[in-house]
Amino acid sequence: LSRNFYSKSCPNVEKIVRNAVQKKVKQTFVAVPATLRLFFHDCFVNGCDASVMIQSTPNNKAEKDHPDNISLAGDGFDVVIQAKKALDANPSCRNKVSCADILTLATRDVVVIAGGPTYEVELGRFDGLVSTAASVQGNLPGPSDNVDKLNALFRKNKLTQEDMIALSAAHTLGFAHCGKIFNRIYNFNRTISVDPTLNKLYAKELQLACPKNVDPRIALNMDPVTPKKFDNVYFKNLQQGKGLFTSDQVLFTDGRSRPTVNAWARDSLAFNRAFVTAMTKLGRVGVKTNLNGNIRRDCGAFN
Ligand code: HEM
Ligand SMILES: [Ca+2]
Ligand SMILES: [Ca+2]
Repeated sequence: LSRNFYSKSCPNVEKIVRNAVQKKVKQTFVAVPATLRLFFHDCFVNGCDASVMIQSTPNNKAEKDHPDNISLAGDGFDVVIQAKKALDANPSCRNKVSCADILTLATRDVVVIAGGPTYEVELGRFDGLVSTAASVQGNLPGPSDNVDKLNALFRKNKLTQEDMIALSAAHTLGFAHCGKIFNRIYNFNRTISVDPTLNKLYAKELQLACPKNVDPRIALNMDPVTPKKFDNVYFKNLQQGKGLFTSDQVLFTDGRSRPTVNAWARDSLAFNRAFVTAMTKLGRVGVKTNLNGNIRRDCGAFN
């Protein structure tokens, strides 16, 4: 990977992608969290190779149709499709930039649009040649995971506990569905109904927003305070028992990760630095070359 991978073939790649991303976000802010999550789900399954973008065919059930990916919002995919379209309109860039790199650039751009830190993006990923729903199983974290489980999954991708905590702060933006938290607010275990690590008032608000028989597809802000701003309020929320998922709240409950949560709740610059480091490392996971990848003409289908 290098920062100037396309300096000869498509020197304006960064500007073209950024313009397309800005245009899409103006139409719908949902594109911001959707793109960020799409990048994570891509990198953790078969590396950052746009395997998550492949559409299923009659012969192949692709990654995006695994249950863990079903809730990926369409606007994230559309960000990449629109940026690719803009690149293809430029004769020198046409079919030169990988979908994996477009997604990586677009992710940086949406973080910046939401008020997060900017950073240089390494480029030169090739697009993967395989995408199966089966390969998703067990590779993405679940909302009920504890710190041991989260650390194990991130370690598999050469990411540290600090990286895991910094990346979890992506939940400073975006939505989740009521179905994902019913257990925390109604049937925590045999003897108590509400997760005791949940802030009492926040638990009440969640019960109001997600009544028992509500459609599990109803959406909630993951950061109840600044849902549209990329900031360290995520960590301040955890200190107050306002982490939406168990996997968020355990970062404060568990003594191994709590010092980091407290440090980043206090110091947003330190958090921003850690986030940039972690995103850069995430972008290096399982990168393909011209030997095991190619440049897709259509991000949703193999050439
Ligand atoms: C640490 C373990 C993680 C777990 C257990 C987890 C789980 C989830 C779940 C269950 C949702 C809600 C899905 C829904 O109900 O529709 C969600 C949303 C989201 N996740 Fe994560 N996630 C994790 C880490 C990450 C990371 C590392 C990133 C990105 C760097 C990320 C970015 C997002 C974003 C932005 C959303 C909101 C999506 C939207 O509004 O469309 N998550 N996550
Ligand atoms: Ca992938
Ligand atoms: Ca926020």
